Amino acid sequence: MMKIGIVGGTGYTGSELLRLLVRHPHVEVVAVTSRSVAGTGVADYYTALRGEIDLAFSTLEAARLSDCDLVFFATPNGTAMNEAAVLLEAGVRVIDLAADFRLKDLDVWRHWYGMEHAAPALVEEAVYGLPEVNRAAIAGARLVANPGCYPTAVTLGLLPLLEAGAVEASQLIADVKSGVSGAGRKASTALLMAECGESFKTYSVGGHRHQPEIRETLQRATGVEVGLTFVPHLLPMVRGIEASLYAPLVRGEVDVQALFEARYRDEPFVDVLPAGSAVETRSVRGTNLCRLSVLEPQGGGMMVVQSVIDNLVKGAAGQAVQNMNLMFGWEEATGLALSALAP
Ligand SMILES: NC(=O)C1=CN([C@@H]2O[C@H](COP(=O)(O)OP(=O)(O)OC[C@H]3O[C@@H](n4cnc5c(N)ncnc54)[C@H](OP(=O)(O)O)[C@@H]3O)[C@@H](O)[C@H]2O)C=CC1
Ligand SMILES: CC(=O)N[C@@H](CCC(=O)OP(=O)(O)O)C(=O)O
Repeated sequence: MMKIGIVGGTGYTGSELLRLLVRHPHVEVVAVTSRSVAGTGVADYYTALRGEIDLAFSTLEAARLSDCDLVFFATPNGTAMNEAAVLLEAGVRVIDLAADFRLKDLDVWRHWYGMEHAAPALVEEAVYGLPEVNRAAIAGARLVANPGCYPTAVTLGLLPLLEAGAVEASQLIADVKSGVSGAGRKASTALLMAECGESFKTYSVGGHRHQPEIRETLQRATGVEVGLTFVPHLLPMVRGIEASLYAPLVRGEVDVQALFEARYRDEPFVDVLPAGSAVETRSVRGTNLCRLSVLEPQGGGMMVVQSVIDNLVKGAAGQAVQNMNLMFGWEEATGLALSALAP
């Protein structure tokens, strides 16, 4: 059994990692950190895990992370960049669920994250953990930058169109909506039930840090310069992302449905729905799937694709486990055969 550590086990993505890893056949979780509840039993804190794990939260300082084979960071941006080098030197592989190693352009990173990067050399080494784009590189990586939730949904929805040169890459639009768990578990007035429980709003209208992440990923994957308008919204639900993606068609005769089916035929976690189907977040809730629906152009020359994921699974912890499976050479779907949660 490989020994696994989780830094940030009390957050939403950390708890989702625990849900997946306690049933994974090839790993044992040996360390889970928390600053706020160190000393508390993990299964006392999460009663859903009673009988599944016999371990207490420890502080980062007390956790013996160097004894692990792999450590997940499910922590705020700017945390893993201070810890990764020591772990890598000790032979421990690292997957960061935050954004510390996602952007190769450090000036862009500094602008969006508002801090100096503590480990620029590791940014160069890190592999962006989107298996549908970087599978071979992930398999050989010591350090994986797990993608953001919106970037996963948007990139998978736009990639086949750009790879085929079927759309005008400079005029892409991503109209994206997320459940509130996307904002993490920390207390925030804007996320109170009374503030957002019966309302629907846009946010980060001046710009969102996932826009440059998506642009960089699409450009690196296709070699095409991308222009993207990205508008996020907060939905009054807990889990799930729906992305409605718009792109002007440059070649009218292209069979976009066939393009998507061919691109994702061998992908275990991308499901292209039959032509004309509508997607809904409920169909992927609790699963590691991205479901895509290609909508017919309605005469305006605009291609519309819909993409849904569970932000905590394919958008975070599930994708991180998928990456871990690739890094250790295990079957990619190990521990991820999850049914959608009941409504
Ligand atoms: N929520 C989502 O849908 C997604 C989140 N992400 C990213 O994943 C990361 C985790 O997100 P999420 O789980 O939602 O966040 P949460 O706010 O829910 O949890 C953060 C966790 O980190 C711990 N923590 C906070 N500050 C520090 C610190 N300085 N050092 C060590 N541990 C710390 C907290 O525990 P304690 O205070 O007890 O130490 C807690 O366990 C973030 O970077 C987020 O942007 C990525 C994709 C999707
Ligand atoms: C609803 C909501 O607030 N969602 C978060 C996205 C979470 C995420 O994936 O952010 P990272 O890039 O930091 O990992 C947001 O828009 O900030």
